[in-house]
Amino acid sequence: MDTQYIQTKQYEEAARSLVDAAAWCYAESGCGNEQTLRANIAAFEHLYIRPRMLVPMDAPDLSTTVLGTSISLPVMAAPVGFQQLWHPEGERASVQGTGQAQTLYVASSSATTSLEEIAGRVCSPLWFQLYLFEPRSLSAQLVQRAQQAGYQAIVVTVDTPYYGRKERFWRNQYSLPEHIRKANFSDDVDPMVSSTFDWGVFDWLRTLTDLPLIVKGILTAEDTCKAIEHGVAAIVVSNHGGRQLDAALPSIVALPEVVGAARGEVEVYLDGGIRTGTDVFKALASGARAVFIGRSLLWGLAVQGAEGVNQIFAILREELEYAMVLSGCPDVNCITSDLLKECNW
Ligand SMILES: Cc1cc2nc3c(=O)[nH]c(=O)nc-3n(C[C@H](O)[C@H](O)[C@H](O)COP(=O)(O)O)c2cc1C
Ligand SMILES: CCCCC(=O)C(=O)O
Repeated sequence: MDTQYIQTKQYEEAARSLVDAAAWCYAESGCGNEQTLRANIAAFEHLYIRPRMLVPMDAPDLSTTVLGTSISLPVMAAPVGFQQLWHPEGERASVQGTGQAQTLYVASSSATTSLEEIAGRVCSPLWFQLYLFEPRSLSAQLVQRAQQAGYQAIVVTVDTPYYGRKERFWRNQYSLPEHIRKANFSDDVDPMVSSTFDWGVFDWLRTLTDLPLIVKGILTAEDTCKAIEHGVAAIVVSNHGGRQLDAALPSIVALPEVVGAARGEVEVYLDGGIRTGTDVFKALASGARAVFIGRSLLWGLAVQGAEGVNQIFAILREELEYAMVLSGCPDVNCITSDLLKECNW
């Protein structure tokens, strides 16, 4: 398809008609009554930009670094499982499109392509997302394989002691097709997430790898302090796209508290509800160093494979560039909290 869309939501509309109903419902669903799913997006609507005029610049500089790695814009690919549901090329296409956009890809533990194959395709920096499985040896093996394959950090998802109740998906009595399988595991292994871990898991992981450990799924100042005590390199403020605890805080609402508690000691990123370049702007103004996209990446993948993923990043890049020029920000470091105002109406 050569159609070029100019907003991510146009990709959403196009993807809806292309993707199998079960896969669509699985991706779009939140958990429970989907309060958090809706609020992740709605909360951005309460934030407005206080733009500054007559700040001279050429084209603004959108590039930044995450843990020292350069990315061409402050938007990265979130870990998303089962990507062959949206495109036959699955993760192979999404990592390629992310590389074309010159940004970073996080490979999911639950990918339909093995972590080694993803790494073999890569033209972008790569992090590996780890679920905390029982038996622990399953997680340990993944960490060692990821290090061996050249991944640059481990993103530990801590908001999933159980998989969330995706009730919309369940109510529709959908199930995922048989051929969709977790390629990091052999067919006779069905890895289960575990609710028995405590913060000591980071000390254990540290004995397995020298790679930076990033914690994904933090929403409070208290857990920010715990994470820093246990030596994490960075924090992802996330409620898993509204798919774990329903009624959990919207990510953009939780972000300032985490940034405050982190006191500049570790980098803080955000995911959840990013659909436009102004959403990225608002997250950066609230203290995030960069953001991740989950569902919007899948829409690009479903519509145009690797090129669609590249296009999603291109749309966000252009929208962010406009927001920066129109608010007087020559580079991403200029996007500060004084440029934001909350209006609760
Ligand atoms: C279909 C789907 C699968 C996901 N799989 C994973 C996963 O394997 N590991 C993980 O840590 N997060 C997973 N997530 C959560 C994303 O990493 C991210 O937190 C979320 O999608 C961000 O919200 P957004 O979709 O509004 O951008 C998944 C999300 C979706 C929609
Ligand atoms: C069993 C894989 C779970 C993927 C996931 O994290 C999600 O669906 O939100």
